[in-house]
Amino acid sequence: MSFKSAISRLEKLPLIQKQYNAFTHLNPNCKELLIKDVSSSPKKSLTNLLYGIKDNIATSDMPTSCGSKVLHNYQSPFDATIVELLESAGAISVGKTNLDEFGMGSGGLFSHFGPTKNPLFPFQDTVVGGSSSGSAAAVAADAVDFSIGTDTGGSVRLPAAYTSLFGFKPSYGRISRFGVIAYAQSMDTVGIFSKNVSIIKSVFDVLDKHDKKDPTSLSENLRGKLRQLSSPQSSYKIGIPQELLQDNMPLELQDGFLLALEKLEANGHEIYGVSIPQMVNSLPIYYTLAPAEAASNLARFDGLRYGYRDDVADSRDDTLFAPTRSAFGDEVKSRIVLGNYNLCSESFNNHYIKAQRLRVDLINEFDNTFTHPNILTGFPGNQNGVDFLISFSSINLPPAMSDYDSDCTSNPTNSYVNDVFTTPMSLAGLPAINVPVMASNPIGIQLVGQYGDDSRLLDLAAELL
Ligand SMILES: NC(=O)C[C@H](N)C(=O)O
Repeated sequence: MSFKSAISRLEKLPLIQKQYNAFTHLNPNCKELLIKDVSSSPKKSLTNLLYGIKDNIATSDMPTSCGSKVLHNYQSPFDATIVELLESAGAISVGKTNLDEFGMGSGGLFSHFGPTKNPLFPFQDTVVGGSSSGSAAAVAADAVDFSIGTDTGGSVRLPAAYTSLFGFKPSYGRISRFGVIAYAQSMDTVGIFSKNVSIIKSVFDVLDKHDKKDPTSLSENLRGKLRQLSSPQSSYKIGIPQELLQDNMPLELQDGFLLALEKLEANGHEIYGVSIPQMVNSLPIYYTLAPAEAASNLARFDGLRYGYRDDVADSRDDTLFAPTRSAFGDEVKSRIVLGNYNLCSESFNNHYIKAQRLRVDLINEFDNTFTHPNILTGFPGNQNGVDFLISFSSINLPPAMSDYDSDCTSNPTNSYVNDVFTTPMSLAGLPAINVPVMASNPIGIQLVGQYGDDSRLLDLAAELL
């Protein structure tokens, strides 16, 4: 990307914002920053690259709202570690990207700043996918070269599938989350969107660092062990989990899946059927654990230290939420109620503990499916296993906003079903990427790597272009 085209893109930003509502805040200083950066020497690895960053990541130069009325004017006093890393590599942030409130949603419709629209369908109001809705839209509309999102249960991969982008969720622990506002921190992962997988690789190179400010960041020692495991090969064994093969998939998605398999075989890889039985329970496990973690995390937005403060006397009749907390949107409120229910003593064993046990079973089954040892669980690896997995990324093509809206209003859990292909990898902390297999058509295929095998996963994804 040249300096000149970066400048001309900046000029188009207000129009793009008006069309798609991809941003919650635009950076008023990005032109000056670009000029300053281009004149600095030596050139840095991300010089001239423009990016957007999801508005649940702390920035000291712009507000951090989490797409919520509760934090709509919150100004962080510090930058997230990843913001510092991107800045020191020369990338220029054009703004904070829109999202489903606190990352809760799959459509990009649940934001205090209004819904984000899908740039692939400029003349119809079409769902862009969530929760990193604005991050996907900003790249799809060519406003930026890459964007940063977060993926807890599919929030990078699903919007990437709906907008025909690469959307990469690295292994849990590789990218620092210091300054990322927690939703469900046993799964929250920073992810990267781009049209170009080599840009994702360069950005990942910059962000893939140990951070002593994040207790879940992988140590240098473990990173070293991972490097030893991941030597590139010309031929891989790739498994199709039978539990993720669904009947009645749209024909376009079936065609895309077959095309991906053909390309992989033509490149010398071998395709196998595999079985990971606990995958069928991933959605209920995820939607038991994620709300429970969210209910604890969101307790801090009490209007005292953080959060919206309603100084008007309590005139509302809201028996579940105090005035300050009634500013949360409906989806967030329902997850807080659900999460607290799962954590209360009467249901703790039946729900929360049971889901944790099933999660361990799922991780063990993944371990047993893969060839590599898992440095986190200590599993030695299975010689007869596979190196990667492949599945669909989404159950459908991006729906019209009106259909999605009425579907979710009639039954809010309908939107949860959209995460059926993405939550298993989130529960196991595995690296996964949406690959757009048909240029400019929203047909996405998910490739999944073994724990820590991020670099080889990105190389394999590049083969599917
Ligand atoms: N945050 C995510 O990864 C999205 C997921 N649909 C959720 O609402 O939890």
